[in-house]
Amino acid sequence: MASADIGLIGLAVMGSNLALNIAEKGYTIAVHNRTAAKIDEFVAEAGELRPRIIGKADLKEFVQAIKAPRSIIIMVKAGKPVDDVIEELLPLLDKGDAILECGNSLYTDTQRRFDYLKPKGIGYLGVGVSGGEEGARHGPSIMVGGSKEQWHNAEPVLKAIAAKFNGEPCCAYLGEGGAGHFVKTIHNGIEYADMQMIAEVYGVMRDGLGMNPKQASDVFKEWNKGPLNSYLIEITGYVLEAIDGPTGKPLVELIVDRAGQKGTGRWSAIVAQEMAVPATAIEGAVAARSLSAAKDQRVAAEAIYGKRQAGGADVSLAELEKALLAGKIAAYAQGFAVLAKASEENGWNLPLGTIAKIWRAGCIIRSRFLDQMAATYDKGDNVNLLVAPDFVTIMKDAHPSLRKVVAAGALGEFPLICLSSALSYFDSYRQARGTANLIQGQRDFFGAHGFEIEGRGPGQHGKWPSTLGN
Ligand SMILES: NC(=O)C1=CN([C@@H]2O[C@H](COP(=O)(O)OP(=O)(O)OC[C@H]3O[C@@H](n4cnc5c(N)ncnc54)[C@H](OP(=O)(O)O)[C@@H]3O)[C@@H](O)[C@H]2O)C=CC1
Ligand SMILES: O=C(CO)[C@H](O)[C@H](O)COP(=O)(O)O
Repeated sequence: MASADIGLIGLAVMGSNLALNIAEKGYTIAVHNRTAAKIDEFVAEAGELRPRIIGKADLKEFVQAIKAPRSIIIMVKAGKPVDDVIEELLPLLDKGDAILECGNSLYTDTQRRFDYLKPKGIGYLGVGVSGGEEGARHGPSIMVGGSKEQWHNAEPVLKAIAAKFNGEPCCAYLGEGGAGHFVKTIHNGIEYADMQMIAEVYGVMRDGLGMNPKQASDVFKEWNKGPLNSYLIEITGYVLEAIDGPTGKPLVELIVDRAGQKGTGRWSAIVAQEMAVPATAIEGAVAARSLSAAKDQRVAAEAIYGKRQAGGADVSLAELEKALLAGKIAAYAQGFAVLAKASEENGWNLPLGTIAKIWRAGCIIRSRFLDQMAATYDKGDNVNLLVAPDFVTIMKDAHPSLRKVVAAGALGEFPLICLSSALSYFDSYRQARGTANLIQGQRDFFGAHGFEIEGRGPGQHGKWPSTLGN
């Protein structure tokens, strides 16, 4: 007898918390996991939500427990496991049922799965979920793409479990096929840039201003009351003040400086490059994580070039705050520019204002200025944020500080890969006449690629010397 409103496969961190969130909102949910022992454990620990959770170790019984047309969430490791689960489910589903794949999948995989299932009459929704464990349990940001018809079946549940901003659910249908997972990928690309810039500012505090973690924590906590107010600034304050139990030392000083990465940041940088959209802050953040992982090489190189002297950064905390604000705005501008271009190329018609709105709560990049970004796009200003009036005002005030911090980094030997690339992006973007005229001359010299001259049009060539002096 089918009694569950929805099903969920994959009871790891995200799946188990989403299942509890769904049950808490009054829906009955059937759950399944490859390793069956986890199902019993999960149901046993569900407390008062237990009556609304149906654990099924047998996949056929799991499917039969869900009311038709079925909505089944898959929350397993991204990649092949998703394809494996789809293949196992397929013979058990009926036309009109829908799979909601909620992991961090590559959007082209989502598109491929959507195209594969459509002729079989099975709906496929690629759903980006952000907010980590806490978000999944109490309200994530939910970015939906794929089969519109089946979205309407799942909409009440997804909107019920999503985070709310001023009462509005942070959940929206964004477009066909892989649109939802694409938006989640770019969300993560922005997340990488945001985190890297915060880490760079922490580096200036630690190595250039001689601040200890507690002092840095106090500054981030203070900044969280102003224009930088955001989840990432808030958690940075907590991470910096944490103390390691066994040693009594600041935990952050004991954590090895190698950052992990699971792929979404890299995918953002790759797709930006593929579409010829400059996303230097995101690219810089990915490169910084890769450099962080090359610990042995860094140790060897420091032995060759010498350790930089501590202190000596000629910047104030107020300048650091503004520099971070300017850098972040440039990074978000890049992320939204990638979304705008992808929307055009894939015919998704991505609603940028709605995307900014559903990122205002629940997700990792939630921040005060996303509300302003939402208002900008809602006005129909589909422009680069750097030229949107609200952000012009902020950038005019903040870019001199970014400049000063980047200069201090260059002179003081603090690596600011992300902040400096954000500044160069800003400077390149606002420069009416750049230097690519020389590149065009060089290209024509060695490859007869031609160049354009105002008033004479494209296809011009220079009379270059045929032999060189050396
Ligand atoms: N952790 C986070 O903060 C966030 C994660 N995500 C994404 O959500 C998804 C789930 O993440 P998370 O909860 O961390 O779990 P993991 O990515 O660690 O995946 C573990 C789950 O996948 C299942 N699984 C792995 N391989 C297979 C397979 N071949 N067939 C069936 N099931 C399989 C595991 O089953 P078993 O128990 O049998 O091993 C387990 O339920 C991922 O795509 C992740 O990138 C998204 C946002 C935030
Ligand atoms: O999607 C997420 C947050 O939004 C996940 O936490 C993801 O794992 C973050 O990426 P990475 O592990 O590469 O830092």
